[in-house]
Amino acid sequence: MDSYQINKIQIRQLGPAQTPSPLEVKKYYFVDDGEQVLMASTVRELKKQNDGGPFSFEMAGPRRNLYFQPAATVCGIVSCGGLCPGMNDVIRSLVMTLCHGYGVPRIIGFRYGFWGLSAEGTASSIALSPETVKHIHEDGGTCLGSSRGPQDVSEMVRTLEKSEVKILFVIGGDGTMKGAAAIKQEIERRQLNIGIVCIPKTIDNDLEYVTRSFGFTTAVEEARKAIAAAHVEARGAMNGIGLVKLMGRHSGFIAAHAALSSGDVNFCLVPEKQFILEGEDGLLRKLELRLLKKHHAVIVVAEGAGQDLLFDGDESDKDRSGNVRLRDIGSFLQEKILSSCAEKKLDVTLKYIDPSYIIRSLPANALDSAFCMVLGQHASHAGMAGKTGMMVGHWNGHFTHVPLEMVVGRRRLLDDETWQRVLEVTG
Ligand SMILES: Nc1ncnc2c1ncn2[C@@H]1O[C@H](COP(=O)(O)OP(=O)(O)O)[C@@H](O)[C@H]1O
Ligand SMILES: O=P(O)(O)OC[C@H]1O[C@](O)(COP(=O)(O)O)[C@@H](O)[C@@H]1O
Ligand SMILES: [Mg+2]
Repeated sequence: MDSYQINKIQIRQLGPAQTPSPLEVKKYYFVDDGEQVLMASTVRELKKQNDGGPFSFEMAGPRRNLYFQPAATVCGIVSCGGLCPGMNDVIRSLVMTLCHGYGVPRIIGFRYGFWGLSAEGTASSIALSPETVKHIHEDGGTCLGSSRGPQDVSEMVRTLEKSEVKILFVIGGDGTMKGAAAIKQEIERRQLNIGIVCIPKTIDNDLEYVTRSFGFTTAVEEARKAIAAAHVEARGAMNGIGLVKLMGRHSGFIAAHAALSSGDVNFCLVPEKQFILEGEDGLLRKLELRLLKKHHAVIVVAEGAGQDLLFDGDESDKDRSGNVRLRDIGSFLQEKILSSCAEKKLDVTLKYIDPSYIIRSLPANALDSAFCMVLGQHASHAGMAGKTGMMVGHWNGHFTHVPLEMVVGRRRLLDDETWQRVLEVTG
């Protein structure tokens, strides 16, 4: 393979891995650091990587030799940001793999996101064991709790040091990855031997190098139910309109995939694709034409869509993590549609459904649960091997190790191919 000059994306290692893994060889297949997963999956992508490429990721999996001695390793787990189906599955998988597989004696669960690592929050941390986590995957959310908002990075590292944590597993989205990268930098600055291993959590599916993030299929499944309800309501009235708002701050994956899986959506609005309201090509006119022809319509809107129509340029309204608070596109559309139809003397019935938090707080479905289980296993293997400053990714059908630098500050957006399919299915 080396003759093809594959550029391996390097993952940082705390030190040489010299402790033989206690995992049973019969049960596990071991993966060498040299095993690589290609970044490109098509010839077109391969060609795009011409300058210096092709690139490849380190493949995830149990290593024959470990950096940490399991019996002397304390691990920590923290979950941050918005909730997502499957967080408990990931926590459970980490605990089961670390305890049963490696024999790690102590796992600390830090409560309510990065706050749990602050001087104030650390007192509330809990001990995690197979016994305490065995049923958590039956519930939505995270048994550790989560939070938004900044914490002092050096204080968080001091907590890790004081609690003798050797590997911190961080479950979170784009904001969390920035936080984890900052913690890793501080660890390096202080020349400590603490590993930081992240597991990507995002209901929006907007993290790079994760084909499909956990909880996403659960969210789409539930979103489809909301769309089905909107469709029934729309068909149940003359000129009925079903309007469904779904999560998706910057990326419209949930809206697009829910529309694709439903087949009943006539208008799908996502943050990546600008749309206009007024004029012959505007949404209002297109909706009117649809109602005149079919007498019902279903609209799905991602929360981040059409912000340019609402936004007054004031970016000061932010949540505690610094994410700009979006304006409510659902209510805005409802109002605009009703007033435009009234003006045109078109008698309509509009039902607005916003299932956002219902979708996010569910337990994971079977597919997501299984996915979470593997993410937790691979994160445990990477951590014990001494990998740090990385996230477990999923790319080209394989689980991978991705350096945090490749994820931080980037965002995965809806691809043209998916969008094309949405246009086809919505007509
Ligand atoms: N540059 C950063 N340095 C330190 N912490 C950060 C940074 N960016 C985000 N965080 C923290 O990461 C946590 C999660 O971020 P947030 O944006 O709320 O959720 P998500 O990880 O789901 O995107 C928050 O506590 C936030 O303050
Ligand atoms: O109301 P909250 O909890 O702040 O979260 C709302 C946001 O959280 C999300 O569900 C997920 O965002 P994060 O990945 O940043 O946690 C977004 O879709 C939504 O905009
Ligand atoms: Mg985020």
